[in-house]
Amino acid sequence: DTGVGKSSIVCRFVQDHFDHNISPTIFHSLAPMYYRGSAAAVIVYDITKQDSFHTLKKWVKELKEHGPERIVVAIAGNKCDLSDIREVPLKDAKEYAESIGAIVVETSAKNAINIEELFQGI
Ligand SMILES: Nc1nc2c(ncn2[C@@H]2O[C@H](COP(=O)(O)OP(=O)(O)OP(=O)(O)O)[C@@H](O)[C@H]2O)c(=O)[nH]1
Repeated sequence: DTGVGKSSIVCRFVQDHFDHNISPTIFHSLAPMYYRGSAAAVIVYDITKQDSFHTLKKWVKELKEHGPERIVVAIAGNKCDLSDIREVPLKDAKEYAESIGAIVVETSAKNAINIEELFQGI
């Protein structure tokens, strides 16, 4: 979903840096260009937004239908530094991930939590 922290996770992983005012990326229509031929996909939701977890499930469906066969899927529940305003229980994410054979981890691009583990997991 928009604003869940995709760019921030990449920025944290590649540059070990966090930007509070990062600009939005226009993305959905270009997604097939990125996942075609990919060995792995990281799908990100925001643990403080139930809607973003719902959107994540749509992305998984799209990947299963149109993505490469046997693509490795990793689910990142980002913004875990905001767990006091959490809307998505980790248990829900774990159950869903298990049902689709995906890796799941809660991350914080802001506080550099589990970013390394996310990519190592893949
Ligand atoms: N508290 C907190 N804020 C975060 C975290 N990651 C990203 N943000 C903030 O969330 C907002 C959106 O981050 P982006 O990295 O642009 O999210 P995106 O998913 O790439 O967004 P789009 O490009 O719009 O799809 C920014 O204000 C970030 O600073 C995090 O781990 N914790």
